[in-house]
Amino acid sequence: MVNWSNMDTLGAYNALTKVAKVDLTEVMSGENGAKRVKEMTVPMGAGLNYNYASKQVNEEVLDCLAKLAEEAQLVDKYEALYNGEVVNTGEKRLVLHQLTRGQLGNDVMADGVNKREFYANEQARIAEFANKVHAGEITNAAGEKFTTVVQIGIGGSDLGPRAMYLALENWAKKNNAFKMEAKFISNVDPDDAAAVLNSIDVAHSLFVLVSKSGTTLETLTNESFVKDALKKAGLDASKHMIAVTSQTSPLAKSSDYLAAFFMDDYIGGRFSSTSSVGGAVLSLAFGPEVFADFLAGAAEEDLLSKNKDLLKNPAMLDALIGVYERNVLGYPCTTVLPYSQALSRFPAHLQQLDMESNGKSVNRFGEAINYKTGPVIFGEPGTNGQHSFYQLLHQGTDIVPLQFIGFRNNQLETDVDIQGSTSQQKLCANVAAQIVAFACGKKDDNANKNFAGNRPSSIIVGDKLTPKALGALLAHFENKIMFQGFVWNINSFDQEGVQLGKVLAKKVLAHETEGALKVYSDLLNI
Ligand SMILES: O=P(O)(O)OC[C@H]1O[C@H](O)[C@H](O)[C@@H](O)[C@@H]1O
Repeated sequence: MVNWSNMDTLGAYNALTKVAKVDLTEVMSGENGAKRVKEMTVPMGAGLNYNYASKQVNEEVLDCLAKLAEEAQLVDKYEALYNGEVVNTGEKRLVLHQLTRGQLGNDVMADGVNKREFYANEQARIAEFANKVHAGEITNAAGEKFTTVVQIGIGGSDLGPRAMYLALENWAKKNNAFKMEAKFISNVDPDDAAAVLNSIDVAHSLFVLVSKSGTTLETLTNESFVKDALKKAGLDASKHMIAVTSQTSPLAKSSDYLAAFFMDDYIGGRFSSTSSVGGAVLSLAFGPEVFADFLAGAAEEDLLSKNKDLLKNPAMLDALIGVYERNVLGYPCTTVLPYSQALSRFPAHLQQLDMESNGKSVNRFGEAINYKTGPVIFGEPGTNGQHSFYQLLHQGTDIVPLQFIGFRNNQLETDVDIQGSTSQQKLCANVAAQIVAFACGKKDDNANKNFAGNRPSSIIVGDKLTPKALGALLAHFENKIMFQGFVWNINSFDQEGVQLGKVLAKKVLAHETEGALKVYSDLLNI
């Protein structure tokens, strides 16, 4: 049995608050700095590495973090989770997203079925469907092949799958795995759906309606928007649409769809990229084999997360360093900086994954807690971000820990040598330069040009962004966020904080408003 206690009751946490702080300007300079970069690295799944040399940690800090991992029973809690304990206490649900990509522990039986088999079976059904679409066995009414897939969904039913699609689009084109172009409609802003519809050939488009609950206002509105467009084009909407939903949702039994694929309430929206939610669009776009590789990468990372040795468990190490930065060093944010254009929407996905999971003020039993929880997460690909918000990161009054991601090779393998270096080398040179600039700073007599340094970062490095590497990268962050939730003793798997705004929006649309809400409604001409 695991023991769920608040972080501030743990002896190891209190010891951590007393350890002398590490000054990166000292430890990262000279030979010592070189030694740290060589040694402070942990293998992740799919050939990636997590390098934490430029974090404000030393043996003493790491020793305290290892004790904290043990006292907070982080790996035991992970085990309880994948073996089917009701870890989502708020909604009284199991948390099974890791089962969508492997078997980590015991068989989990719920709703009368073996859950691992249920997810695998849905994946197999999707693979069969995608193969038939690609082979021209499932076509439009005129017997012509579908060329485009359009996902309609929002939040977890959009951000992860969209970020993953963009991450692999160029890789697939280079590796003969590009089957269909994918587009995404999420916002209830009518210009979103209209712009996507204007950019495609609807007669050859297959729409994937994704909503776990089947009740999300934006998604159902956009479904109607698309159906209207199909009707206007003289097409039968039910021959152009599939659904991905839970078996208990209102969409599940509808005959409005060519096919329906399922996940369930044990897969949180933001953790659903490896379920049917990501599976349908990614299998249609790149083929089921590519999606299977992506799952294999995630499964490798999930296995590493079982390791009780902190220095062999990259997600747990990353999580605990993050807790140290948030609660002991007092840093309010974390920025994610992929030096890879393919990961342009990855920070947006992590915003939901992290902030919707760990933006909580009560513990898993609903009691107020006295310490900070999830940081604000934001990010942009490098080097673009360097020309945007890095000024504040280098010289602003807040210290923002940085999560770099970099690859030695680009996906398309097209490059050009200009003034003695390729574009890829220039990209990578900038990551290396930024890490050292942030850590070591630079003294200058002109205060305006002085860089204080001591700004922590870590880097995840890989050879190339492949489907497997992407799966490992995604699972790393999912597991990091899970471990942080365990340390903070919060429920990372519900999201009650998004409800109030939805309720008030309904009142506005029903014209049941008063006070400030009424005046704002008038201001916006509703
Ligand atoms: O998949 P759906 O049920 O349509 O939910 C879509 C999204 O909406 C909700 O408001 C939640 O904040 C998200 O966690 C969820 O992913």
